[in-house]
Amino acid sequence: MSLVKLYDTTLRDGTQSEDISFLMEDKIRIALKLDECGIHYIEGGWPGSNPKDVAFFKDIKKEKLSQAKIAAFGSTRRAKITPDKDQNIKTLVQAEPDVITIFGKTWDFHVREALRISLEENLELIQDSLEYLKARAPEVVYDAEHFFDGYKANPDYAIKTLKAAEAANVDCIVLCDTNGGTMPFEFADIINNVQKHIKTPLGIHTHNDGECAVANTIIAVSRGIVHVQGTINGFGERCGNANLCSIIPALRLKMKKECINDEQLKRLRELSRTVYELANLSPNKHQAYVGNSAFAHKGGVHVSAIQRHPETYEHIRPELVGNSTRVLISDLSGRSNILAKAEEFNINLDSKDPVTLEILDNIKDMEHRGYQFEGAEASFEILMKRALGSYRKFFSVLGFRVIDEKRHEDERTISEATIMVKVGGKVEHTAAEGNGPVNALDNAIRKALEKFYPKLKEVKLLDYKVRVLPAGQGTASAIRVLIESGDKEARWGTVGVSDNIIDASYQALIDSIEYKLHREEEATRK
Ligand SMILES: CC(=O)SCCNC(=O)CCNC(=O)[C@H](O)C(C)(C)COP(=O)(O)OP(=O)(O)OC[C@H]1O[C@@H](n2cnc3c(N)ncnc32)[C@H](O)[C@@H]1OP(=O)(O)O
Ligand SMILES: CC(=O)C(=O)O
Repeated sequence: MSLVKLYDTTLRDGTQSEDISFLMEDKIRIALKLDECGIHYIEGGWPGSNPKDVAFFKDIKKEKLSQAKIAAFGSTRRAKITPDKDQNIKTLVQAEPDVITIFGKTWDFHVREALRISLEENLELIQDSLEYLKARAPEVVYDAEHFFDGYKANPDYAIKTLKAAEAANVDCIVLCDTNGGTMPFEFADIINNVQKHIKTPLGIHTHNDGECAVANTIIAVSRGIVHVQGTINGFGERCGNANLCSIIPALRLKMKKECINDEQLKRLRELSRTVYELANLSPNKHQAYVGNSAFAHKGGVHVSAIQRHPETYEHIRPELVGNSTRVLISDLSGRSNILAKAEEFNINLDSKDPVTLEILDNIKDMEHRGYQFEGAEASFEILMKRALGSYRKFFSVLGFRVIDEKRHEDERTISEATIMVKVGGKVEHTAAEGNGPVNALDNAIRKALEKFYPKLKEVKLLDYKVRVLPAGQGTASAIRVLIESGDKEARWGTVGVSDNIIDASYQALIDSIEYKLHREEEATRK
């Protein structure tokens, strides 16, 4: 197996993405996680840019990394000065990283328009900046910015810029598709031509503006590139960088390249989610390999086949990247989906049992009326238990009332709910206020039931989504409410549908409470 070195730039190019900014502490946590996962190089930032990045290079030295090298990023020197007088270059050296990476201009158009210097002067500043750094840093990487666009516009000049870097004896020359518009069919020929002129190890850095960053990186590796730059979850300037969460499994599992080991690969999903969490972003469900939906099967035909052999609809075993197979319930389900879910919920159900078809028909009918069980598996489990007669009724709601009152135009609206529940032979009548009618109802239900079932105190309402469904023929619009609840151990989703938002919310709230009580009862039985 030949080795491909992974160079992560989440902490530098990743932070050039709109909406992403990490605290210094987050940057350290991400660096440690990348190191644990076997990433060879971690580009921590641009010390010449801001004090946070200067602090990162200071603080990361206090941490014990198992194997990763820390790289600091910057640019070639400014025109008309020598490297020792260039502030950016000086801060790079002062940061004392394991590796210094600088970018320089390859595209004649950029040299003329962005730097506004002569083509010859650009070659000088590439070479003398790199020579200066090479004498002062253990390892130096050169990022040839806009290499592919530059090569297409003026191949001779583009190669001359690489030769200037090679003359400085750099450790790696990275071909960058900075504007992210190069197509996969252009990649192989360009790389083959570069290899005729350049003997220094080559790397690749691609952007995703044409949605081809991962594909282009894979092609580059197939042409012999040995250093791959990218970011976790593809974060990066504009449409992002090449996504290491897709590239790494492709290198390991499909191209049989050495990069990270099997145990580290199993932590890829965890790495992806940690980075989302610290970026304060919701994970992309549909992300290849590591997303929640990456191995989620919805169509009945698919579920039937994966139960016979997972490879029928899965391109890799999800466990290899720390993910898992999921089966979804919807109106596209067949009996196989119902049976798979029954197994997941530890419910005995036979495919020949008429109740299986009954549940399936019920689901299809309810989805037609606006229910959605994909995000409401707890409601589905309750529905299944009801159909099988294993459902225990812990309480009955004898009635409730919700009042919204505004006593004065300058005062906020007050919401109050009263509820009457019956548990065993006892009737409880309770009132509660809330931020709005649904919250008041939720508070009143729990207040009434917590006396009988103290464990309900653990339940928190985590998410509440309302969707207005289009009106049917001659009917008012229906409202679908999806609720996500959770306790210390789990999160679960429930659904309610009605033409009345309070009633739809009530159904979802009751399912959530019943689900918790069933779970607690099962836990005590074990
Ligand atoms: C392809 C990439 O992703 S490269 C990385 C891009 N990332 C960033 O820009 C984030 C960090 N950047 C910063 O904090 C700031 O831009 C700084 C500190 C680097 C520079 O700030 P300023 O000195 O105020 O310059 P400003 O950002 O307005 O313009 C960029 C300057 O860099 C120069 N420059 C751009 N590329 C290079 C290069 N390869 N070599 C030398 N100088 C360069 C530009 O000519 C311009 O200088 P000028 O205004 O003197 O002509
Ligand atoms: C160096 C870099 O980030 C780029 O060319 O996109």
